Amino acid sequence: MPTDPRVTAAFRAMKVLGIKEVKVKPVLKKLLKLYERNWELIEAENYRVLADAIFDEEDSKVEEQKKRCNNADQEEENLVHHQPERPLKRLRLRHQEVQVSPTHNTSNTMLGDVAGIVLKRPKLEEDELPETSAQQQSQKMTEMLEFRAEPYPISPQHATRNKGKQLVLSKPLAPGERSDPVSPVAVQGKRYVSERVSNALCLKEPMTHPVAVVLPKPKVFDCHGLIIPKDEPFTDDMFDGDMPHYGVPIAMIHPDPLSKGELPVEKDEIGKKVGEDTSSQYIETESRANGPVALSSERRTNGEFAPSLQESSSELAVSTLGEDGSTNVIPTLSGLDDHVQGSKRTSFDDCVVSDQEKKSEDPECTKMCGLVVVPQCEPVPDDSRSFNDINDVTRGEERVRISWVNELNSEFPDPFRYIPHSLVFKNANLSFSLSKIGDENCCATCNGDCISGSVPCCCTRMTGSEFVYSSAGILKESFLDECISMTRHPPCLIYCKECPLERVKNDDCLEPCKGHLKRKFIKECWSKCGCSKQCGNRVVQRGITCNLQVYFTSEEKGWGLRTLEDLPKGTFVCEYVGEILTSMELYERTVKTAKSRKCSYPVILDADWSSKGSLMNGEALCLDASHYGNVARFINHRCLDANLIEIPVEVEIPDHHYYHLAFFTTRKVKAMEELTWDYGIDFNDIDQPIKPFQCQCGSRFCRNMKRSNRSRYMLRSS
Ligand SMILES: C[S@@+](CC[C@H](N)C(=O)[O-])C[C@H]1O[C@@H](n2cnc3c(N)ncnc32)[C@H](O)[C@@H]1O
Repeated sequence: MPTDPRVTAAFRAMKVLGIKEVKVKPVLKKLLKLYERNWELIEAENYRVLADAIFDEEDSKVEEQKKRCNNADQEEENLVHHQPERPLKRLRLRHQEVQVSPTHNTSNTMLGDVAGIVLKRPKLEEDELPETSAQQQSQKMTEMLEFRAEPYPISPQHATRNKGKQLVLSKPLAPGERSDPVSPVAVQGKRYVSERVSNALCLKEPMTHPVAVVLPKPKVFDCHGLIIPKDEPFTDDMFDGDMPHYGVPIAMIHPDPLSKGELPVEKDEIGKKVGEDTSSQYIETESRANGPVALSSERRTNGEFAPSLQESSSELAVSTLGEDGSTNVIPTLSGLDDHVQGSKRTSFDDCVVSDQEKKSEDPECTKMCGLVVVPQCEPVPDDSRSFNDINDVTRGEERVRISWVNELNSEFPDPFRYIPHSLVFKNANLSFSLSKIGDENCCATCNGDCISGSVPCCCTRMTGSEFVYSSAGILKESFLDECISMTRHPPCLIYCKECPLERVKNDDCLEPCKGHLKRKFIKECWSKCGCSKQCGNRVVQRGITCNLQVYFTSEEKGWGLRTLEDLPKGTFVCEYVGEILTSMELYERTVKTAKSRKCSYPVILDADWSSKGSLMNGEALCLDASHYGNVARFINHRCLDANLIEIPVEVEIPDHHYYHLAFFTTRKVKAMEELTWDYGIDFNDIDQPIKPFQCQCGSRFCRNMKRSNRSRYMLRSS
């Protein structure tokens, strides 16, 4: 046993991750040498560097093994060349090769350079498997599961072997009925290497962000430190063809002792209880009898995490907990990296909600809050959510379960990480301070439910002193119609003098702005408001309550989203959630991955670029749901007469450089109808962030009609 307590602590931290001392020791030695015994760098973020280095070492071993297999394979091939009657052995070797390379890491050349660790990613041998075979399907599924970063072996009872058949669920569900298709899962009961903490880090640039505020160090419970997305999680070289090589998500939380179902925490206790669910889920039981909330409570019989009616008086908010048991506020993003050791990032709500904090209003401690969200509460082995929830794309992250089906072929959805709240990628600066939210931006003196009050509160200032939601939580028709008409007849466009989207291209000649849709904002009550969380002016922040399903469309659009229940006009469906990037980051990312990806998932938050302050130092913000996103990433485009409209919603940031993009139904939508929105793309513009596609929306207003016979990629000149 080592005597140095720091070594012991490192061993202990790795042990929690399931890594044995014998594996830790050599890597730790290397790192100590590399960092000239600067322990702080190694200890940062709960030994993230160390964990990654170990995992990389493991990967390199896999790689070496694979190389050996390749060599053997090559030899076999030579043999086969001369002895064509023996192809079977070759096939067997191929098969082995697939078996030994379940990890698809993101590469980290720097780490490889400095730590002497080979970091080449085992290449997915997808092409070499027989097309559409059950094996291929199971391999795909395996990758999907790996990407889900399950830290535990999958028990055979949790795994259903896919026989190549697809699940089918086509009948509309009655409200409250649970959509529960049997998903084909093919797993081998092996331990997935994806328990790795984060694989996108750069040893040469450790933690250089300035610390904005000093916060109490979050207490480390028996879960691991939260890993901050420090470096670009997905880079160009991570993609071979269409299939990204997902290793593990940049951010990941390890098993939490409690499941969501065990969260009945009284309001007063928020922030005081240890071990409560710190996932980003904003879980709230509602007491309003007939509001949207009550409706959603009913619907929650869909999901296994629906609180019972008895809980209806309690609010369940999630918080990070400080050493003293008080609620921590997540610092600015830049500061977060330095502060987050051992803590879990949580949702916006978690950042700032505690009454305690409201009272303190200490500028030091009225913390700069960053929109940093880590959604995952990884299941513990006996957690029933483990893998049998594969038919819930949200993986328990939403209040409702959302199944996926493919009635047409044997394709699976591409792997992605489900997050219920957006997550800052890297440079997007979303720091803001509660103390800077003035009275005009919140209704501090309200209490209870604002919309049932006799006088509209000041949160209605942007909407003509009227609440936009009805008492049933539905968008009022007058407001909705106005929003629709602003996008359709003809669209109200605003032009920037110097468009940030053009500036990022860094061309010699700055192209004129192509115009941005002017939109009406909704302002919801929030944390600094005096009203309760059951206030009717809080709809979007409560999350999805509709009964939805991801399905494979028949019109060559890939996957789509449909509703399994009738939705009245003005219903909130979901928010567009993804990684928050700057326009520059998005540009770089889309340029890099333009050719390799079939679908693209970016959205530009340009609703208010005309107003002062909506750009941060000229930088615009965007969302990208390619790798991290919620169910909105499946919503397909429809020209003009889509049944959803996206409306910007101000929740926490008054100056609109960041806002939530919420989808509401534009008309009554029947069960089983596909949900669509107008991406607002110009099919003649080859230079926009979303990759051009041949529109199959079927609308009689389709803007891509003329091109319908041209191939999908003809629009892009390159
Ligand atoms: C945000 S994703 C929507 C989900 C996507 N269909 C999937 O399978 O993941 C956008 C991509 O879907 C496809 N898509 C969306 N709407 C479409 C349409 N009307 N016609 C054809 N393809 C469409 C395009 O490939 C586009 O890049």
